[in-house]
Amino acid sequence: MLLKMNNNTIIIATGGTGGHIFPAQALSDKLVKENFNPVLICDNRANKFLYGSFQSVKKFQISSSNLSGGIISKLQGLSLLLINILKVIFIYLKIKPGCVVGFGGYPALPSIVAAIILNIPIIMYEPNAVLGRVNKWFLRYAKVLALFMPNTTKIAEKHKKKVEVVGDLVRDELLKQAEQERIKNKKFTLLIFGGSQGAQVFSEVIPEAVKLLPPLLRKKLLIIQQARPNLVEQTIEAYKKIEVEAVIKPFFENIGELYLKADLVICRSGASTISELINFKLPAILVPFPHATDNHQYYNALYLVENATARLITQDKFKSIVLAEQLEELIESSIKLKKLKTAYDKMKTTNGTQKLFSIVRKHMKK
Ligand SMILES: CC(=O)N[C@H]1[C@@H](OP(=O)(O)OP(=O)(O)OC[C@H]2O[C@@H](n3ccc(=O)[nH]c3=O)[C@H](O)[C@@H]2O)O[C@H](CO)[C@@H](O)[C@@H]1O
Repeated sequence: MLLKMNNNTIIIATGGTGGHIFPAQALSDKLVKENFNPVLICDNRANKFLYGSFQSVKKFQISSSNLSGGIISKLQGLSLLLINILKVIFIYLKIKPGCVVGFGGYPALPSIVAAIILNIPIIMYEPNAVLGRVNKWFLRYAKVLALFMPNTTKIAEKHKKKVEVVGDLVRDELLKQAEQERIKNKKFTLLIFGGSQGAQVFSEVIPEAVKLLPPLLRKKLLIIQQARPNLVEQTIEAYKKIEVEAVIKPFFENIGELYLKADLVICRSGASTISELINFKLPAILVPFPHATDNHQYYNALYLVENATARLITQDKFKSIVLAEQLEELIESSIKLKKLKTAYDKMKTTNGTQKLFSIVRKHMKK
């Protein structure tokens, strides 16, 4: 079917975690600056992560359909998917977008299928080191597959000509903060977070590891830690008991400022986290989320580990005694810490947002 397009309107279709929303926001902010009209299609989990232009652009929220589980749940997922595709077709017929940019995740699926049906150009962005399922299934219909990491796997040979490595998509406000002077602190600042959703294992293991450090070292520490909402009180108590200064919250809205304060980060290895560590040149201990699809967080982590800017502890080995050893070594040896930091100098940061914007402009329906 051929629609007369409104070439200023660009659909941004994405999943609902911070890791999906934040790179999409980077593109949306750029589109607004360039007088384009981004329209967001996501699910309602995204509400917690809507900043910058996403607070004001037009949004359509669809309930996420999951095709996993038993036969009944698959059938329910499939009917919801069909309803969502029809909803999105209706939206496209109304607003006539010039292009659809998919950032992966199941909530992006109806937007991609509707674009195929209405013959609207599709651009895909893949932030992870392993191509995500939705991007993989529909890659044949995309004009371009834009990548963060150059060695992303699971891309079929026949589609490799569609690949353009654009690099990381980091929100503008964070990029500006990354240029600023570090915020000096007398204490060694350990920033801990587990992606946009938090990580239970961090509340279980890290206070125990800090307890194993020599008392003099513990006194030198300031911990800034994200904890799952149900674990905030317990985590505060755990640090109180060992008299370590700690700030614990379920989510930090000022992550850029915290990056400027941090000497060392302990975190998961979601794609946005990786891209931000590169821009802030922050030494890190990475603990990949072991249940991420195709273990992509492990491969994301390797991107830094192979560049010697971070250390990796897989979750099965993430025990207090192992972590305590690593912490003691990195806190006491400023040389080892500095080595991790300076290794970032070899890693190029790219203006991925500008590059993706140029791709969108080139391929949208005129
Ligand atoms: C569990 C899971 O499957 N997570 C996936 C999810 O990302 P998920 O949202 O878990 O993780 P990411 O690391 O990509 O993004 C986290 C974002 O949240 C921000 N932040 C975090 C904590 C906080 O207190 N404040 C704050 O602002 C970080 O700065 C970062 O921008 O999508 C990513 C992109 O496809 C994937 O790489 C991840 O594997």
